Amino acid sequence: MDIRDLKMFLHLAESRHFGRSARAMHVSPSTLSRQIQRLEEDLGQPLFIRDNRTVVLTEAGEELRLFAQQTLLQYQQLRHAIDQRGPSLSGELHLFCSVTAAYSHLPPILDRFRVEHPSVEIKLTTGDAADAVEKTLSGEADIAIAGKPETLPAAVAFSMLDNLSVVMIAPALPCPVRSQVNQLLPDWQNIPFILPDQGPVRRRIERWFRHQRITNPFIYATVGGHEAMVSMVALGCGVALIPEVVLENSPEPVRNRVTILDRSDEKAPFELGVCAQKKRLHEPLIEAFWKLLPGQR
Ligand SMILES: CC(=O)[C@](C)(O)C(=O)O
Repeated sequence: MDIRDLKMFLHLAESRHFGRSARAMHVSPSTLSRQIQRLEEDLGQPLFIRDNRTVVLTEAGEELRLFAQQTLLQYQQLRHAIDQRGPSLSGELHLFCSVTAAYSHLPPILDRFRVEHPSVEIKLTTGDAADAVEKTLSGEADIAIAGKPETLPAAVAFSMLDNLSVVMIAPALPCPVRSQVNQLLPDWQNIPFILPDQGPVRRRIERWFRHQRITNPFIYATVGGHEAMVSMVALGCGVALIPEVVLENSPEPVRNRVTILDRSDEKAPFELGVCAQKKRLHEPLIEAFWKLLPGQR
């Protein structure tokens, strides 16, 4: 049984006249009659009592009439709702985020987007989280996941996803750095630090140095990407300030070699969010993505 069968049946149930309904539905009376017979076979009950002049609905016929009315109405409503949504979106959407964010925050957003816009091709690039805002400004990415910089460029829109805690990590296994930080009053001036080469976490560790009056920190290395900082701490190279989510999503063998020193101080949480150029927010693909963000619904 299909929608057209139901329409024919309903017309006949209302007109009670094979010839008239056949004409209205643009079929021959014999085709209409055959379709009705098929419905009757499907249901195992006669739907109409026919005599030469009149067509009368049976009880089963009355029930099918109600069903047909409701079903056709629902179908019309569905078509209307789909029409309202307009033509489906297609094309490419370029996303940028860190490996960590691709594990921790991107999946639920992307799942939602894919359900609503299955024809859009997602082009994902991963890299240093600190590059995220710049990637949207340069147009290399349409959308990026970023830690909110202290001053957000005026051209960038930012939709908050999460408040991340930032933690100081040190090697967990016995090593010189471990012994240094284990002292009652660690000599921070001489403990090697691994720093992000740029970005909001870099700003935070610099602020922490100032508060601790560490004027000339011992910088072991500056690296791009918070994930690489965790690996270096795990190898005993030094200590580092990182978003805790990066540690949580590091491979277990790495995580086991790292310990969190403390969570206090001015290592205030920082905001993780999605950014895009403000002037591009009305572009169909970007707008569709933006609308699905937790902060926008
Ligand atoms: C800023 C960001 O994307 C993360 C998840 O915090 C990170 O990778 O550091």
